[in-house]
This record gives sequence, structure tokens and C-alpha cells, in this order.
Amino acid sequence: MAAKKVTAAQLRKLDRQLVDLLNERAAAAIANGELAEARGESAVDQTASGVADPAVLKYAIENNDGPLTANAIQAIFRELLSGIRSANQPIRAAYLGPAYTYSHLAAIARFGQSAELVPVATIASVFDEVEQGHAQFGVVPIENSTDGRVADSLECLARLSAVANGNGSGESGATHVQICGEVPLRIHHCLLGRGARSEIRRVCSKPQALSQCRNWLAAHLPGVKLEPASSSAEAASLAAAEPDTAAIGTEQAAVNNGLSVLARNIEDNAENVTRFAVIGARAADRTGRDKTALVFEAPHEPGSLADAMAIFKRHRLNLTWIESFPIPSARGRYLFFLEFQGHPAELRVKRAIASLQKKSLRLSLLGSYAESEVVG
Ligand SMILES: O=C(O)C(=O)C[C@]1(C(=O)O)C=C[C@@H](O)C=C1
Repeated sequence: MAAKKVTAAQLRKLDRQLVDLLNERAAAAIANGELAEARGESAVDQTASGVADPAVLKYAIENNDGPLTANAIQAIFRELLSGIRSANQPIRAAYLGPAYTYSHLAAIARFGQSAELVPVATIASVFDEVEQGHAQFGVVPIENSTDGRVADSLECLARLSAVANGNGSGESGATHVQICGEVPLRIHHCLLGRGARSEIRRVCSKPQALSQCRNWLAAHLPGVKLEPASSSAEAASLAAAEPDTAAIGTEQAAVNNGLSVLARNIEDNAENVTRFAVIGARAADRTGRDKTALVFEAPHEPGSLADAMAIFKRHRLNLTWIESFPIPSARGRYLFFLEFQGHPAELRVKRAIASLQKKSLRLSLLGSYAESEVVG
């Protein structure tokens, strides 16, 4: 029997029903005072930038009495919203490729599969794509719970901030690229290869992935050569070419490259999470549960960092990230990346930033965005 075709009109009706359902849930939640910050906005407005409002999603998950898991609801919402939004306003987002890197999975978690997700060869190219307006968004890893910061991304953020500051001239630069979201993604690494585990002579991956599995590798593949690759999916394509080479990467990269999964969950820390920043040329809307990131340089003198930190204590602002980063051209001088809960629309945040600015040699706001739950 021939399969019955679904017409475009039927699909539109289904979309409408789902959007109505979302709106109903949001409206009920708003009426109950459960979405105080979202008051007056429809769920569709809230998702205009292609991202499900975390409060609406949370409400739908918490009020679900059906058989679906929270992860399944999240995935359904994400793909529906991605599809509905793409029909109106296509989204193009760049990520470190090739296909099925962890960055790709983070981009899918954020924008869904209906968005145009563009693989590029380096993290710097992700920034270039957004700065040159070829992509509205970019997704870049900034820190991992086991391995710490991702220096390539911080270097690009520092460069953005230098441009925004007019390279120290005090004039505002041409770029408005900023952080407009975060995706904390659970990272489960797989060992991928063509042959048996006993044939492996070298293991390739992005250095961050190799480092997140170093104890497992030492215990299970002692003496094999560890080689850096530009990404985990690039490593998977190297492993596809050489039977004595394995890669550390995603399960999806194994399928894409015709490899077997030789071992699963080989990360040293079961709670392995990488936090990705979503960068874009437009500021994110305030949600009421936001964080703000900035980068500043404290004067090279005793107590300057302690004075800077005291500002956050005084204004009761909770820090969620602090990272020191050496300034390559100036030995002994450091940039400090900071993130805290709050939004510059709040008076205490405005005051704290103004005080910090006075104490800094330079300061750039990197963006304010919704605080997100871990996905995956
Ligand atoms: O190589 C990849 O698959 C990436 O997306 C990059 C990257 C990283 O550099 O942190 C992203 C997340 C994982 O922690 C490991 C690798």
C-alpha cells in the first residue's frame, strides 16, 4: 500500500497546534505567576531568536504527566521550534567541524537540525564567520569541567574585546559580536577505530578530548602515541584512513566515518561537561535568569585583583566563572574573564560594572545571556 503523503497545509496546521499548545502552557504558567519574567510575552516571541525559553520548557517538563522523559520533551521542543522558526527566518550558525564534533552537537542542542549549521576548520574561523556577517551565530567551547579553559576561544574573545575597546584608543570599534547564550553539554567520549583494540598504535583527537581521557588511556592503552587533531571529527576521519589509528570522538562521528565504537564513556570524570558560548551580532533578550560576562585588565600592582573582587561582594553578585589569561605581548600582565549572575539592566550590576571600570586598565562587556541547564 502506498504511504499517504502529508500535505503542506496539514503540516502548517500541526505547527499551529503545537505553537498554540506552547502558548497555552506559557499563558497558564504566566497566569500562575510561575513565569514572572516572561509576563506579557508569548512563547513564540520568547523563541524568536530560535531558542526555547528555558522557563517555558521547564514548565512543560515539570507539568508533563505522559510517558516521555525530560530529554525527549526537550528534543521535541527544540526540533519543533527549530522547524517553525526556520520557515520564517532561517538561522545560519558556524561551528568547529567537520560534522559530528561536540561543537556540532552543541549547535544542534541550541538551534535544532532545521537551522543551517556550517562546519569550519578552526575556532578562529567560527569567530570570523560571525564577525563578517556570514553566519548570525557561532558556537565555541570555552571551558570543560575536567580540563579547564579552551584557550583558542578565550584568545578570540580577548581579541573581540580589544576591537570593541578600539585597541586601547578608547574609541568604540566596529564589531558588536558578543556572547548571547551558553550551552553546557554533557560530554561522553568514545574510542573509535576500524580494527581491534589490540591493533591500535596511535590515538588522535583534539588535545582537550585526549586530556579528558588521559587516565583511561594510560590504563587501557599504555604506550600508544597520542596525537593532536584539529577536532574530534577530524580525528575520526584520520582513523578511517589508518587501521592502526583510533580516534576519541562522538558516536555520531563513528557512524559518519564507518568506524566501530571500541569503547564508550571513556572520559575520566563521569560528570564531564563542556560549556559552549553562543556568539552573535545581536544582544540576547533579558530573561530574568541571566548571567553577564566581561573581561578586564587589573593594574599590575598589589591588591588590584582583590579590590576588583570586593566590588562583587559589595554588590552581592555571585561569580560563576573566573579565568586568568596571560596577555601574549606583555609578560606578567593578565586579562581576567569573569561571569556573574545578573543583567546590566539591574542597578546593582550597572554600579558594579562602573566601579570595576574605574579600577581597570580596560574592561569590555562580553555579553549577557540566559543561564542554561546542562543538556545531553
Ligand atoms: O573536537 C571537538 O569535537 C570539539 O567540538 C572541540 C572540543 C574542545 O575543544 O573543547 C569540544 C568539546 C570537548 O570537550 C572536546 C573538544
